Amino acid sequence: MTTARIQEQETALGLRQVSFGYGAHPVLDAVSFNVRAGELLAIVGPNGCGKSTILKLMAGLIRPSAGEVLLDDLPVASIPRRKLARRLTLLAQSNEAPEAMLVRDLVGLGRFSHEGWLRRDTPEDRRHIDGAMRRMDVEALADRRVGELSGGQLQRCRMAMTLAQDADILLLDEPTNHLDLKHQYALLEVARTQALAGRAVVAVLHDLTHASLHADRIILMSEGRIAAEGSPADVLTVEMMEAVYGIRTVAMPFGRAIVHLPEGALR
Ligand SMILES: Nc1ncnc2c1ncn2[C@@H]1O[C@H](COP(=O)(O)OP(=O)(O)OP(=O)(O)O)[C@@H](O)[C@H]1O
Repeated sequence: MTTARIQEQETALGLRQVSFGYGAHPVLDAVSFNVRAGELLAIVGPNGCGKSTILKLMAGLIRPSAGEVLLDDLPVASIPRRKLARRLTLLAQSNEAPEAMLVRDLVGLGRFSHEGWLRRDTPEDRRHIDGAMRRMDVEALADRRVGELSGGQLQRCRMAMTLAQDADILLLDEPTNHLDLKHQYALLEVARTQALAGRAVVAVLHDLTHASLHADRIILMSEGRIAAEGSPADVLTVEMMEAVYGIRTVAMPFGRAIVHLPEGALR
């Protein structure tokens, strides 16, 4: 995939008035937004406000009970899985990889949508797999088994699998989970680079400092609705922290970063 190709397509994945509930339990209420090629959009908000549910809807894994999730004007859930996998990839929170699988094979799963039934590992596949492993610093783990990895090592391998897919749109659910400081920033830099290369990146993040540093735009969710949307400076205000998280904070800007500390933490 080239940047030119993405920009020509002006990738647009969007929710239009989407509502969703698990059984009788309503989770999302008339949520609308778009993500565009070339931007990193962060979705933040308290536990249980519906962030992961939004990513599952965007990935076509679940269908809205009202409204539509559209990829280039088509309902995403109606697009055949293999075709959809060339357009978007989801790094989910949970890991379903078999414990006995080798890391290299796990990363290679990202190439599934590009393979015909009767071929494996073309030079193009190998280029993407090797590049993804290099970017996530997991080359040395290639021959280890999934079940032998630490939480952070596994998360980096799963992100490598996501990158190997070479999709236009990356949906990342708490991608920095389990990662140490160095690898948190390295992963977010990779996500940023993906956006700069013309991909659309949506990341659910809990760390608001990360969101302020890396996101072009932030959606702040509260109880299944969008409470605020805009630039980090517009969204991550003291007033919003109190209204949405129920915590009074002091905000400290450091360059692009906005750090919120609980009021009283500096006493
Ligand atoms: N499979 C499911 N069946 C029933 N309820 C679910 C299911 N998955 C999530 N929920 C509920 O839907 C709501 C939203 O969940 P979701 O995982 O989208 O929240 P979230 O904002 O990603 O939370 P967190 O920050 O804790 O990861 C929660 O109340 C949760 O308990």
